[in-house]
This record gives sequence, C-alpha cells and structure tokens, in this order.
Amino acid sequence: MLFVEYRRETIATLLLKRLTEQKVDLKRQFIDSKPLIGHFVLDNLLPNDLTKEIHEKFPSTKEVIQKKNIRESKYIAYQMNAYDSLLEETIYAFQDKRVVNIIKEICDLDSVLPDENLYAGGLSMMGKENFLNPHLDNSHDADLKNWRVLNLLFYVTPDWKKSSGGSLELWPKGLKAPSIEITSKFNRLVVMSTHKNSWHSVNKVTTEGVRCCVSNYYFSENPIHNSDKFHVTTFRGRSNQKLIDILLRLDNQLRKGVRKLFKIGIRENPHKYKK
Ligand SMILES: O=C(O)CCC(=O)C(=O)O
Ligand SMILES: [Fe+2]
Repeated sequence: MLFVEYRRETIATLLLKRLTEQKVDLKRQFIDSKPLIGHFVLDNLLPNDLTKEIHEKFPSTKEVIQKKNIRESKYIAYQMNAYDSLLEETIYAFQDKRVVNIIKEICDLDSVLPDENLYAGGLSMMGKENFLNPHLDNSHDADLKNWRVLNLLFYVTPDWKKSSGGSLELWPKGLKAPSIEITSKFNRLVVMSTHKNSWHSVNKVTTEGVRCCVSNYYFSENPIHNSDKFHVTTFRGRSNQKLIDILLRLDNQLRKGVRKLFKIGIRENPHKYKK
C-alpha cells in the first residue's frame, strides 16, 4: 500500500517537474488559444521508459468496455483495480494537489477539482476504424453540481504518427471551418478547456495499432465562460455526414429531454470507478 502511494507521488513529482520547466510556454499557448478553445500541447511529458511501461500495462481491447454507435467507436476502462496498478497510479498522479494546482495556474482558472470517481475519465483505447464524432462534452458532473472545465489527455502509444489517424481535432471556429489537428503522439499531453463552443473529435484510426490514452477531467464551481449553460454531451455529423448529422441531432434532443425530465438521469451513471 505504501509502495503504491509512493508510486503515485513519484509520477506526480515527474509531471510537476515537466510542467514547471515548460510553464511559461504552456501559459502562452493557453492564453493565445483561450478566446476560442483554450488548449496546450506538452511533449515528452514523462521519462520515455516510464511512458513505455504505462503503455505496456494497458489491457487488451478484450478486457475493457466497447462503445460502438453512430456517435463514437472506442474502448474505455474506469474500474481501475481490475488492471495493472501502474495505470491507476498514473491516472491519480494527475489528481495530485501539486499537479492540479500548476495546471490551474497555467490555465488561469480560479478553482479546479479533479474527478476522483473518474466520472468521465480513465483509459481510452481506439483501434483501426474507431472514431469519435465532433461533440461538446457534458457541461456538468453527475450531481449537476460542478462544471466540467478541462480535459487532460495523455497519449502513450509508441510510434504513433499523423498518418496513423486518431488525431484529436479541435474546431475553434465551428464545424464548417477548418480544424486544428493534433497528432496523438507518444508521451504527449493535451489539455483543452471544455465549454459551450469547445467542439472536438477524433478522426478515424487508420493503422492496425491501438491508440491508448490516459484521460482525466477537471471540474470547477465556475464555468469557463459566464454565459455557459447546462448541456448534455452533444454530438454532430461531419460536413460530409448529412444523414448521421440528422440522427445525431435527434439523439441529442432525446437525451436532453430525458435529462430534463429526470434531472439526475434515470439511473446512476454507470461510468464511475467503484472502489
Ligand atoms: O481521445 C481523445 O483524444 C479525446 C477524447 C474526448 O473527446 C474526451 O475525452 O472528451
Ligand atoms: Fe470529449
């Protein structure tokens, strides 16, 4: 137990070191992008050997949950005691007070709260043909108390290239304008703010490999913009997916209606780490 706790702290210390080294540049990246979708990209996040080990400990796609519908096609895992403990330690290293604090400073937010229950976080894996259509993340936590404000996405698959597909796409000027494409490169951290205009997606994976990502979400008592309003996760089709776009808009309306009717949803959100 002590060893496990030490491990988490050690990883957090390494994260802190790298974020501190690059703090000025990261702040600049975030401030420059803030009027649209605030984000920063940090390469070589952890020592290469450690990131390789994290990747090696990822479960196979057969040991995790598959999500496959018109919105998205991917694999997720959040019951972290079912997998190698290094994965749990890595996820929670991003929730260490020191790490949360420096990210808060870089992104110039007044309060941020990590998501201990992994309400939306955990591991995500995407194999060939998997994708995530353009969407806005849900605005709130499960209790509708705090706002979801930052996504922290740590990509760990060695040798992942732009040509492998599976790039994160940000759509700062909406889905009709060009996107910013961010390759899911090995040992890269992307932090992006989430609000009512932060449209993002993941394009299709084109390689045989699996794109592995360690995800964390931070919440806050305050939204990114004062004008932000409650919304459910909202998906859209790409400009060449006219029919899918109609279906997704309908699907958004249905989920929104259900949410309104039952406030907290009909059942407890199943995406939660039960310790
Ligand atoms: O896997 C990614 O790069 C993005 C995932 C995503 O959209 C999210 O976690 O909200
Ligand atoms: Fe998202």
